[in-house]
Amino acid sequence: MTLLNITKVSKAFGPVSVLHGVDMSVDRGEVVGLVGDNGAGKSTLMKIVTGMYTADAGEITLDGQDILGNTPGERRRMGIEMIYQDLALARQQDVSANIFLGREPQKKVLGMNFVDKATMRREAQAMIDRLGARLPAINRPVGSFSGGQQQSVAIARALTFDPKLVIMDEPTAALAVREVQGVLDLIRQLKSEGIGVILISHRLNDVLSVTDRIVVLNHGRAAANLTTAETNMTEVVSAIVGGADMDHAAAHEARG
Ligand SMILES: Nc1ncnc2c1ncn2[C@@H]1O[C@H](COP(=O)(O)OP(=O)(O)OP(=O)(O)O)[C@@H](O)[C@H]1O
Repeated sequence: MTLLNITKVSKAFGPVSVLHGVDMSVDRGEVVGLVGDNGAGKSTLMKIVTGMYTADAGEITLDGQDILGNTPGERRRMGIEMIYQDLALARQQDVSANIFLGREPQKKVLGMNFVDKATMRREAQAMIDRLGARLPAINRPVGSFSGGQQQSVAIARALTFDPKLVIMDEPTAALAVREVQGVLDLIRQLKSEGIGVILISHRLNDVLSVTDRIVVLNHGRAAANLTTAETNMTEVVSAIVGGADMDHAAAHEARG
């Protein structure tokens, strides 16, 4: 069942046209890779989905409902979560503080409101367990965690908003090799819960291993929409570079 449907979305920044009538869809429980060269328009398209940017033309629906008139806050409440590459974590704070940042559960003691730390810790732990994420300690500052562990905290935080769609921007780019599999497993966990995932990534091996489908943007156009089980690295790379420049393709393959 279609969760997100993007139809003919266009966007220009002043005289610079960045997206030209892009179509893309995501089903419930589907992981879709969004790939393309630097400047192809991936982030811009996703920022239009979250409401950070306004589309010049086109339509976007979530569960069949038009969302282009909704604010970023409303879209978040409707179930769209984006995890940015910088993760936006408070490095000095522990796991539960990060998971509940800005919306800490309260309790009343002698008529006064206090942050309910016990509830925060319990619910944070439950979210980590639900994901199957491995963290050294829930009460340590997340700045002391590895990149993969920090990514787990950001995903756990997104889950507490009960998302229908999670958009992840380069979640594995900064990770040590042995940590990448852990993050890909978290993506599989989101999928198994019926959550739709859009994975923006330059790491094509990761994209090929975890997605169901791959949408390739090339100079602001959806150049390919590939079923992952039926494609391969060469086909994806050739769609990214437009099928012509195979030296460029080889360089990509080496990076992937
Ligand atoms: N706020 C903005 N104002 C003007 N131009 C912008 C703005 N945001 C993006 N662009 C331009 O739009 C084009 C697409 O950028 P975008 O960041 O969407 O590409 P991308 O595919 O996400 O690239 P990358 O892989 O490098 O992150 C680029 O030419 C970029 O310079």
